[in-house]
Amino acid sequence: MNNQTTPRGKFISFEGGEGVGKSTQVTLLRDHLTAEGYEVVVTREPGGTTGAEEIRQLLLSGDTDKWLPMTEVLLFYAARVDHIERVIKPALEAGKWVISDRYADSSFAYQGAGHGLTQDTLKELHHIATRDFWPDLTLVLDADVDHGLSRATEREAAVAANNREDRFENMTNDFHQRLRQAFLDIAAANPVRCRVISATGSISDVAQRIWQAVQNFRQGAAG
Ligand SMILES: Nc1ncnc2c1ncn2[C@@H]1O[C@H](COP(=O)(O)OP(=O)(O)OP(=O)(O)O)[C@@H](O)[C@H]1O
Ligand SMILES: Cc1cn([C@H]2C[C@H](O)[C@@H](COP(=O)(O)O)O2)c(=O)[nH]c1=O
Repeated sequence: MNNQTTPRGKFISFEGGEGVGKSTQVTLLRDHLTAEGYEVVVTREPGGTTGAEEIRQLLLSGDTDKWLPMTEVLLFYAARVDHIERVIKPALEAGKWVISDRYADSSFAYQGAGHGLTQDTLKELHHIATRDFWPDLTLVLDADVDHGLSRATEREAAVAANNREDRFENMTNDFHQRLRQAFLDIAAANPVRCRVISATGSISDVAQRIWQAVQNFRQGAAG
């Protein structure tokens, strides 16, 4: 009988403000890890399952004041629980690495610092919904707000008006400045899990910084 168990995979999240380059870097990291022989699942929040993608449409389109902050965060967590239970945990248990384009730190930044829900409320909700399930490594991409927003706005302008996912991009500049600081504060408060990566420079400059952080993480995890 073979008693060998598959080692659990690793869960990496990418976080940061609008247009800092998360989706671009998620794909590059997936390619890098795949080339090194890992089985990698790329996913995103809100989304990743049929139901969560439906919730995504409710959340990302429409007027900025469409949802009350509490309604909004409950929708994000409804999507998140589905995502964790149906995609993330099964993949990790099968030994795969999971890379998620955003996870719960976005709720702490957007619905917390952005919309004013308290840390205690968010921590309690996270505990009830996920039993404190967090990534092994979180890469916080940091860049000037106006720079990222103009890239994101340009991208959305190319999308048909009825398919745009720009509800959060349309929030005030002050909202986006609070987000940037919130992500930096989250990283400072969680130094074991989080790494801040400067998202300025070329796509390949940023990818190199990320790869260095992932190598350091792998060495730490192996040792
Ligand atoms: N380092 C970079 N230099 C120049 N352009 C970049 C860089 N990184 C990404 N871009 C471009 O900026 C745009 C936004 O990038 P991307 O979609 O990866 O950001 P994002 O953080 O996932 O955005 P959002 O949070 O709004 O979904 C894309 O058109 C992408 O090609
Ligand atoms: C997970 C999560 C996301 N958000 C916001 C952040 C972005 O504006 C959108 C997701 O769009 P992206 O193009 O895929 O980055 O949703 C949030 O407010 N709270 C969350 O928990």
